[in-house]
Amino acid sequence: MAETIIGVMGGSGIYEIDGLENTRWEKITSPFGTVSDDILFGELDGVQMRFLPRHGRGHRISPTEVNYRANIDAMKRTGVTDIVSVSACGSLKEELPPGHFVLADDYIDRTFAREKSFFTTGCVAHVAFGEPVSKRLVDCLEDALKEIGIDYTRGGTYLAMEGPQFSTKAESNLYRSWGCSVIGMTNMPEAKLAREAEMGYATVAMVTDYDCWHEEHDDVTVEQVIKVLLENAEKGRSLVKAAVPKIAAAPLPCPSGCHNALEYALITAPDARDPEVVAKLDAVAGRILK
Ligand SMILES: CSC[C@H]1O[C@H](OP(=O)(O)O)[C@H](O)[C@@H]1O
Ligand SMILES: Nc1ncnc2[nH]cnc12
Repeated sequence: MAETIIGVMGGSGIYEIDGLENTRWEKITSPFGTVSDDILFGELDGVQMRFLPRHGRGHRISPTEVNYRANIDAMKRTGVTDIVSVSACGSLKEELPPGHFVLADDYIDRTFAREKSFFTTGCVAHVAFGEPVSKRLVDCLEDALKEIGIDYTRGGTYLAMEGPQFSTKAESNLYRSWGCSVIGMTNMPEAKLAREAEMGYATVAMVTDYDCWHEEHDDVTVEQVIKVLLENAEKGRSLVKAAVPKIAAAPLPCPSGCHNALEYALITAPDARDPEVVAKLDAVAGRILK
């Protein structure tokens, strides 16, 4: 496998990464449409890094309108092998207070207005997704969290909702009854698309609020999310800095099957494939479509 290149997908309140060296913002074009922003190239302790603010700098793009396919395809085109998503989330459990970090290990996808696959009619594939988060990335992120002393929980389900409105109380309580830990609007279909593109993916959920279910806390507002995020910005930055050398040194391939997800996934017979659909997959599936 090629060298590890780490992509950070920055969520709400995270529109750049500091400490990167040899930086440049570069426009990447994707056959899947408009990428949220230019991608920041750089190095951290000699490790190649890429950074993409998923809502664009200035938070221009709503979670429903982010072009997740273009973003993941663009990251792949820049050589990214593994993506760390740093996201603001609501808490669905008493024991996960604002300021706490959660390393999610599963997702429930309740989004419904987004393109969710690179593989469409003309080139169909079904990747395995029973272990949706990269264990290799989470091991490194957990080591880094311990090293720098951030309160965190390993494991928990991230409920992805469509938004952009926050949940109703009935929805919030429904997701709690399903045992979900955190709620956000973006990590699906991002995680699905990263798996299709054979990249590792992990979610660092930074808890910013108790959504709207908690009787002793006010319902979530953007003001509250941003206030907690600003208070946590330093923690997020330290985490990335501490995790990067660990990820670069971690053995490959990822045991969760991220880096060879397409090996047995393509089902469309070679002579039934649509050349136009296949052409767009040059980055995502170039390894197996060569
Ligand atoms: C600003 S509150 C709602 C917004 O925040 C989260 O964004 P991200 O996942 O990109 O950090 C949430 O998913 C919503 O998009
Ligand atoms: N309560 C919440 N619901 C959905 N997305 C969020 N992002 C931050 N807090 C959130």
